[in-house]
Formats: sequence, C-alpha cells, structure tokens
Amino acid sequence: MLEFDGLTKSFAGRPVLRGLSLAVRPGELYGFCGANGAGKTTAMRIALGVLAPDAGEVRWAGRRVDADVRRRIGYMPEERGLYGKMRPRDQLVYFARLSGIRPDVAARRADEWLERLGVRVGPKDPLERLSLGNQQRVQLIAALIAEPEVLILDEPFSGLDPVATDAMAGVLAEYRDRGVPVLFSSHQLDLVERLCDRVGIIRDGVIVAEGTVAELRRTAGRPEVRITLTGAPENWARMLPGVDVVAETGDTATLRTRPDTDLGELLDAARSLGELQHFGRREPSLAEIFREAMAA
Ligand SMILES: Nc1ncnc2c1ncn2[C@@H]1O[C@H](COP(=O)(O)OP(=O)(O)OP(=O)(O)O)[C@@H](O)[C@H]1O
Repeated sequence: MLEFDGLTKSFAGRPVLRGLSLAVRPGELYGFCGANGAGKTTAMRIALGVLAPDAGEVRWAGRRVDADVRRRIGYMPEERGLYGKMRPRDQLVYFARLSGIRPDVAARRADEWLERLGVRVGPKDPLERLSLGNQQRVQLIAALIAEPEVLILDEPFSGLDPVATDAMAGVLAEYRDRGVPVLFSSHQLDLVERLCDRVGIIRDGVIVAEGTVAELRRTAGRPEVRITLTGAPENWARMLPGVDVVAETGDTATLRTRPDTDLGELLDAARSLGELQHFGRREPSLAEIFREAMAA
C-alpha cells in the first residue's frame, strides 16, 4: 500500500498541507482531486523526495520512502522535466539506465513504448519538436520505463486529445490490473469518475471526502430531483419542502435535495400542488460532489 500519513508542509509560514493522509492500495487507480493550489503537487513532490515535509511521512509497502524505494516509483512531474533539445529515445534510454537497466534492454523498451503509444518522431527530432500530446506520452514512458511498482502522476491527462486520453487511460488501467497502486491528480472530473476505483478530494491541505464514486454519492452528494407539474400555481417549486431550486423551465423544475430531504414528503407535496407528470431522481456527478465539498 502507498500511504501518505499526516503530511504537513508550510511555505514561508503559510500552511499548504495540514495533516494530509491517504492510502492507495495495490491494484487501485486513485484520483487525487482538489481546487487549484489545494496542495496536490506539494504532496506528490513530498512522496518523491523533491520536497521534505514538516511532519508526517510517505510509505510504500510499510517502508518509509527513501532513495531506494523512490527508484521503484514511476513519477510524472507537473513541470514535466524532460530535455527539449534531446531526442526522445535517447532520453528514455538515459532514464532507464539511471535506474540500472542494461542499455540493450532500455533501448528495446523505449522502442516498444514509442511504437505502442504511437509517438511518431523522426530519428533526429529533439523532444521540443513534438506536439504537446506526444511530449506527454514520452513523459509517461519515462515514468514507466523502469517497470515501476508504484505510479504517481501529476495531471497526466491535461492537454490531451480524446485519442491520447484513451491511450493514457488504457496504460494506467493496465498497471492497475497488474497490481500497481496508481495515484494521479486531475481536474477532469468526468474522466476521474469514469476511470478511478477511489477518489480523494483535498481542500486546504486535508482530504475532505474520499471513497468510491458510489460512496461519495451516498455520503457527500445531494441527488437532484426533476419534477414536472401541470395546473400548479405560479412559483410552485419554491413551495416544496426540503429542496433548493436549481432551474425552472415551463412546467418542469430541477431541485437539489438536502441531506434530510424526505423524497416521499416531496412527492406528496408536489401532488398536492398540481397534476404530477414526472418525478425523477438523478445521482450527482463527481463534479457536483466536488463543488459541494468545496462549499461545505
Ligand atoms: N516551492 C514553493 N514555494 C512557495 N509556495 C509554494 C511552493 N510550492 C507550492 N507553493 C504554494 O503552495 C500551494 C499549493 O500548491 P500546489 O502546487 O501543491 O497545489 P495544487 O493542488 O497542485 O494546484 P493545481 O491544481 O493548481 O496544480 C500554492 O498556493 C502554491 O503557490
């Protein structure tokens, strides 16, 4: 298990992490979500030893992450960090060699990955001549080339087109299926909702909501209800108990429930106001759960 345990970190006296704890199990894709500046990159940098925490520690398989453990972690930093002037294949071989991989094996793996992820590059082209999406694929390969036991990826999907997104998602799912814990940060909540086994939402340096998307729906989400009524008095939606009105169009109102909303009571109240044509409940999306967690 990859564990972030009670991490705190301040910059110039300003706290950024305030006791952040989370755990990613082997074979789990974990989506690390939070507003800009919430502390995601800081936490990931601490895991990789780029930054030291003020308190707390990161462990892999019960062992505090040190230089030796770090070599077994594949990391995709937010600032990316490949050399623009160097050819992608040469860089990948170089990174693999840093991890102690034999040159012939490194070269073979680099070729296989470049081929598999469809990175088209002339033999002499430096990285900087590649499109942003292709540079990002090379960055992913750099994180994978030493066959890591853990993956930590900072916004791996940002700026990717749908085809590149699918390719990236496929690779992450493959590692998850091999039993690797995969943690990645993202603002693309639809993607996180679709891909991740579990999600953690960080706010002001602590996890404020965590679980499978289904668990978050039960604990942190507020379902919406859509009601269509005919023959009802004006402003009927505002007369209903235990809900907030999100939108009203014609005879239909969209309502956000509250934690104590009684749907039976709501249905009875709607029936008492007019002729009920439709009463439907919709589960909140991860984006709605996220907004809720930010507003709480
Ligand atoms: N080296 C540093 N020195 C001073 N402040 C820093 C440093 N690194 C990060 N910060 C501050 O810490 C806060 C958290 O930044 P961090 O990059 O961890 O957030 P994030 O959740 O990754 O945000 P985003 O979603 O925008 O990438 C920000 O206010 C940032 O300005």
